[in-house]
Amino acid sequence: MPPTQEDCLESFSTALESGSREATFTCGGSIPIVIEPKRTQSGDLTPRTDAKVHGQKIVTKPVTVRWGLDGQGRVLSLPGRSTQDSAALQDLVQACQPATFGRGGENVLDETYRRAGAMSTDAFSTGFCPYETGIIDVVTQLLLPPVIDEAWHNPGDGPEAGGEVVDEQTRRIDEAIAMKVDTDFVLRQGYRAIHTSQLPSLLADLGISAADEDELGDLVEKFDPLRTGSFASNVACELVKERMDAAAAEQACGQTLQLEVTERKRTFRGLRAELYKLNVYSSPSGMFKPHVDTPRSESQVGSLVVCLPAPFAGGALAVRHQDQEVVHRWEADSSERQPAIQWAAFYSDCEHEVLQVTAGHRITLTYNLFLSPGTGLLAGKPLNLISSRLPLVSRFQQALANPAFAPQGMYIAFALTHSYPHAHPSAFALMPKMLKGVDMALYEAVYATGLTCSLEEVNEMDLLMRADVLKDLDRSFDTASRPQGRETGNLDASHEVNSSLTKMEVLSDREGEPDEWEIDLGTSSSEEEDECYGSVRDERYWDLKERKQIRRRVTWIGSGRSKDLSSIFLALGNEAELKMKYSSVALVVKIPGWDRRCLADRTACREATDTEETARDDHMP
Ligand SMILES: O=C(O)CCC(=O)C(=O)O
Ligand SMILES: [Fe+2]
Repeated sequence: MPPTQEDCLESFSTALESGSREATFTCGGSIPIVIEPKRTQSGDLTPRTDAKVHGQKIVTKPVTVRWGLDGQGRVLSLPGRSTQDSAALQDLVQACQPATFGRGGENVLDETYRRAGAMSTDAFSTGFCPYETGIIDVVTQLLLPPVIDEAWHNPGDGPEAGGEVVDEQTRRIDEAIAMKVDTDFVLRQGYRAIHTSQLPSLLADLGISAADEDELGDLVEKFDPLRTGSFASNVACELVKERMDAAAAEQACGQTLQLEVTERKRTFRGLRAELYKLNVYSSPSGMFKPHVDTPRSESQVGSLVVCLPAPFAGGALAVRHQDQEVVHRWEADSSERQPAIQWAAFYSDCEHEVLQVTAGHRITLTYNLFLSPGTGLLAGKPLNLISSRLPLVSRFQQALANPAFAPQGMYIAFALTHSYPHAHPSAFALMPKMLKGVDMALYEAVYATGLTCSLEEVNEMDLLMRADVLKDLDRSFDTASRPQGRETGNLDASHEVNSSLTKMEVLSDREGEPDEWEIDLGTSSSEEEDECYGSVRDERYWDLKERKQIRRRVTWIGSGRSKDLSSIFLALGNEAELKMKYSSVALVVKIPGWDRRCLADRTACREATDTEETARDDHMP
């Protein structure tokens, strides 16, 4: 029996939940400090960061912070090595102002919520640079991976396509890898891996034509982004498969590298880091209770915190998204042999908290991270996303080919898991480029399936959205005569996705509204309405009525997932900012009726009807 409509919807929801668990919402790292960096004869530091670019083993020099008025300039070098350094650190702490935060649209000082010192960028400068140390490259790749668009119905993709052949292939590759695995390495590292130098002979063992040097270099870079020189066996297997595909393509058309084709379809997104504050959280009570960072502009994606090498204890940074938590622990004492700069980045709509500092001073630089046009130079190969391989795409395709799924058509609203900054009064111009983590994966899947969709601001409390959303979706569906595959695509905001976030409603939406907000307009008869409203039945009334009707016509998936955070969004930020707010957003998708789907894809229709016939035959007595 083909799956029912409920089964299909359930499968979308399951795929999203697991995608959400896997999606990165925070990342972090550590950069060792070389206390005595190399100098030229004239005394300059060179190379400044001693970056071994190919090994990606970036180390850095001690960090300087300069502050003070004209004629009273001070400088602190960290890690501190002398009593003067300790005195300078105390002076820096003294020079900070008590840190405020945003509550209900105002900057407040409340040391029961945030106890820290702060210094603004106009009062200090630092020799630390997150670009120089490679942090921005890593954060970009992890939080804004490049995205690839591929044609719809890519043969060979999806669970149905040659599943057994693929499994057999994987088994064969795994066996060949197992023969190469170095047992000593397994014992040391605790997982099976092979070394880069073994790749050519591994390919030869499998009878796959050798890659030329450039291609092999590309593959190594793509599958070993941190240039560790070794590949866990599952990663090696993916690498081999990629070369296998390229070899097959070369053979089929007598041309070179399929990789080059893929290269052209990759869409890069970039990040720009803007230094925001220097903060000091000091023992015994420095802390910052749970909050989300106030978006500074529509293009703010995340926040970066860099922890300078001063000794302290406690002060872990806990970052949360939905029901997951990652804790960045940076406590360090001055006796550590290799001091380091530790850092963490996270999407700024994720709730986070600085736990109590129990000893010393925790000194941090905070940066706001904004979306910027990608350069294409950040090789960007490790985490690229091939839309047609997203689990959701095959679920959508299966559902669309199933006559029992939405026979008359339907609208599905997926509640996005992240929130997005949104300025009044401009539209949400940066959608869909701003989408984060699993939300981007969902959007990509809808896009790759060729469905018409719209990104809409929704009121999380009552799931109301713009009154014209369905009309607009129908209109763009008709003009685009979809669903159909698309040969190429990019994430340009100008493509068919509507993004209609226009009006800002920051206040809890019902405050001060007339009574009709409370009445379920959908159940009242028109006489009752006349009686109740008479002359107050104005434009707003009709708009509300329409919005409620739309709510009933849309099937929700995943609504309320971030509800627990909404109070924090409205109440607490790291700064009051009246022009910006986070919005809850839904991706509303139009599922065309079965007839339209048949028109768009006769083959799928025929196949599915055949299956249905067979199923019916099976049930005949
Ligand atoms: O210092 C940290 O780890 C985070 C600080 C923070 O959340 C903020 O300044 O908004
Ligand atoms: Fe924060």
